[in-house]
Amino acid sequence: MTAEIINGKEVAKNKREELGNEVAKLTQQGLTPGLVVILVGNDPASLSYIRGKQKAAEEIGVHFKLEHFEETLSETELLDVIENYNQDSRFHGILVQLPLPKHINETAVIEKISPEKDVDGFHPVNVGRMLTGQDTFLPCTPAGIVELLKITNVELTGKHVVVIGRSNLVGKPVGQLLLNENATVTYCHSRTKNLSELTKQADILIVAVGRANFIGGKDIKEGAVVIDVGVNRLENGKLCGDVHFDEAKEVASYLTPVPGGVGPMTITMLAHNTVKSAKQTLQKSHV
Ligand SMILES: Nc1nc2c(c(=O)[nH]1)N[C@@H](CN(C=O)c1ccc(C(=O)N[C@@H](CCC(=O)O)C(=O)O)cc1)CN2
Repeated sequence: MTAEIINGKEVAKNKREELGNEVAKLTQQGLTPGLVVILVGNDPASLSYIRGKQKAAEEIGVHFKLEHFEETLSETELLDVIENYNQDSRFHGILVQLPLPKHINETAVIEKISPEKDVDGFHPVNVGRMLTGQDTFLPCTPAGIVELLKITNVELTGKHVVVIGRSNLVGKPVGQLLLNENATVTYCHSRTKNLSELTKQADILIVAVGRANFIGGKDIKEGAVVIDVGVNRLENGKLCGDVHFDEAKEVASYLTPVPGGVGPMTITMLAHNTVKSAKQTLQKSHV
């Protein structure tokens, strides 16, 4: 079998066009969605992801602001900055780029963002709403994965999804979102025994471990759908995923590439959440 490659770039482009139309309508009604991204330090990967976020936001007409601070910013100062944006009605979305420097407590920062502006979907209130299947801001990478699966017409009900990775950013929420779609979900992680036996049972395999070529063709069931969330930079400067692309291509039915698979959807779902937040603001102003 030769896998069909899921073109995340193309799906993201189409979704951004739709979002652009929604933003134009909102702007006509006097409300331009606003997004502020807060970065502490100069991590090159974070800077590159933020450039992508800015490009996508501006492309669809969202007002974008970057608040860039030195690595030495204190946690108290960061919490004060967030509080100011919680009160600032020009901004409907607040995102603090992760990872943060070690002296800043990530949980305290996430909990400081108003749940109504938490376009990352990381605040415990929004995580709770997601767990209970309520309408809320969904975390961007997991939501992007579900969107890719749906657009590809992959059946989710009753399918066995195996998620490798249990981070709060990707592993845990993507499993939960697919459980909400009636899939049967198995979580695997660094302590899982006989990993390959489990991955070979997956109808849909989601790999988010951050290790280049961690999953090979022998770990994949014939015809499985494989979603590669890894973004690993090799010594030669090239990017590669957690899945050995050439091997997986021979076994899977569908496969996401790196780059050009899940990554562009992460950025697009952020724009989606920002527009959603702006729409909610408009609705509240009409009540
Ligand atoms: N506050 C947040 N921090 C982080 C998140 C997040 O969702 N919210 N996710 C990741 C990084 N990330 C977005 O911030 C992100 C990662 C990868 C991509 C992407 O487009 N990848 C491209 C390749 C990019 C490259 O050339 O380097 C691809 O896969 O095609 C976008 C966003 C951690 N932090």
